[in-house]
Amino acid sequence: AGPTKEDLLNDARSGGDVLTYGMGYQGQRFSPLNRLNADNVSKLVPVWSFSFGGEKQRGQEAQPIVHDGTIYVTGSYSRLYALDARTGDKKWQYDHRLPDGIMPCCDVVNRGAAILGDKIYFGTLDARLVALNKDTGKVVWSKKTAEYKDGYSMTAAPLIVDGKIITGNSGGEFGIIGMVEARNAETGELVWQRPTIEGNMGMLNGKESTMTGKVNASWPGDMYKTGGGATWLGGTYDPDTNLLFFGTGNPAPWNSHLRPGDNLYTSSTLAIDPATGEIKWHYQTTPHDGWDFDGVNELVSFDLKRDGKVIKAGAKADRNGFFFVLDRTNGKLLSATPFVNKITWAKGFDVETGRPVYVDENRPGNPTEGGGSDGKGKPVFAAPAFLGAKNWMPMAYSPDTDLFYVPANEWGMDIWNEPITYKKGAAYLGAGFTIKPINDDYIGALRAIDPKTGKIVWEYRNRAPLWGGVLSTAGNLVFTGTPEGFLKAFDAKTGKELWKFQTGSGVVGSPVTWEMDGEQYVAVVSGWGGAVPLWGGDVAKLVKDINQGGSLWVFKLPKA
Ligand SMILES: O=C(O)c1cc(C(=O)O)c2c(n1)C(=O)C(=O)c1cc(C(=O)O)[nH]c1-2
Ligand SMILES: [Ca+2]
Repeated sequence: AGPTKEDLLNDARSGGDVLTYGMGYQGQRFSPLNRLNADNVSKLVPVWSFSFGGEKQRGQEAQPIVHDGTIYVTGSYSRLYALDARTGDKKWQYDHRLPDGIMPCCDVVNRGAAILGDKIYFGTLDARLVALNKDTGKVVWSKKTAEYKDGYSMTAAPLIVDGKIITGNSGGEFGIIGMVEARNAETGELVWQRPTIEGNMGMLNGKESTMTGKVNASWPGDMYKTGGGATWLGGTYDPDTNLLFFGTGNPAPWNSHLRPGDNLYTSSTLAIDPATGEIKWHYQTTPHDGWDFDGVNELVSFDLKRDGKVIKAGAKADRNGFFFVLDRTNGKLLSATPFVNKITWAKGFDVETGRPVYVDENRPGNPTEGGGSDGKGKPVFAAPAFLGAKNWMPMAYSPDTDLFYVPANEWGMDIWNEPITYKKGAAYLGAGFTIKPINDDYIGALRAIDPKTGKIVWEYRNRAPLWGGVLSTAGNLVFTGTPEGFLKAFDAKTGKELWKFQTGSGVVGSPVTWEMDGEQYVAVVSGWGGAVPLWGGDVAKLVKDINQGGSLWVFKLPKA
């Protein structure tokens, strides 16, 4: 027997396993364990390491799942490994057979698996959702969720709530339609579909969707038919409000002059009823996005203690450079504060209306008005860069320190618009860009943010951009990885670096911790890749010498 629905609900509090992406439904990535702590972490040593093998291994963004002495971890190229957590011995390996024409925009990546009962699940780069028997690795069911030839893929870890497996999709750079889907976890049968683009609420890809909804009030003409808004990072769940929170990606194409309007529900957070797929509220972080600021970043539920009250809040460190705190019962904006030093596109947010105060002249120009070379629009320097003040890599929250730990990057870009028309299965951007560092000495910055004030309490600066997830623990520790190859531990209160270990390739995975046989373990995947080496412009040159690959590292304290 495997984990039950109740075990999943209890994941944030149970130290003996890691059953959900986010180390708990709310996505806090906080472990209650403190056997390993700020006083003894300097003695942490590796126990074993496991190679993912294969020539296509790179971009290891997975978070491991740990259950009953077994680690389930996904490899970038749609693979899933089951390993003995004590020894590293391989129990089984599933290699999904991928067709030649897969179309991930930003490297071959996979962020992790989901578990319930006797099955382990993951999404694949050809947009399938696969359920395997957790003990044998044999396929129980495998469902096509969308047509990979049209630009659809799947990179996020699935979320399982009340027996339904809930997934997002990828493909915003190819003019797909963003979607959240719920399936019966036992059989794989579709329960509901929630398109994210107004105008598609009744139909999807020519077929009747199970949803009805608004017409396209916020899109011109039929631009909504190829509007993007991919839910490519998956979602979190808050049992207190019984809401799913899914971020939605950039509108397609990037050239915003082709689609006047707010372009709902792109670059937003959606609160969704897990039973029906109904949107309960939405909050758009970048209305009429013209920079690929996307909006998929995770909403992490937490108790905001302010003015003697406890508010059911949610926080989102958005790619657009602002740290948002929302009332998670209704989506109302409580605060939006910058968490990077340079933001050019908006002066700030109006807390009453919830809308940004744009700096109009910093939006890249309309090609029909000229200003650039060869029919291009006027170029601008914009910050953050499109790879974001924070990209996919998840932050952590500690209820002990009441701080968020945000992996941020300081960079900008030259960006200009170009004419574009939609072609099925082709890139649909209508923009060109070059990313540039802003500072000479660092791009990455792990920042501890006080959600009451938005103030940065401490920061750790890193030469290369940070691209890995964060873990916080009751041992007053914060862990994250670096492209330079290190897994590092910091004092959660002060930011003092307490420990590091060189893993042999860049760390862009999300660390986890659990207890087994009375000892506390830490695990992280290593294997450089993701969007930075592909799209990083001048920054990609800085990191071009890092070797790729894929391996899982497991650590613990030596026996006393
Ligand atoms: O709009 C989309 O569908 C989509 C998907 C993905 C993805 O699935 O990895 C990324 C992005 N956009 C994106 O804009 C981006 O910067 C990005 C970085 C990464 C990565 O794994 O390093 N994926 C993605
Ligand atoms: Ca995107």
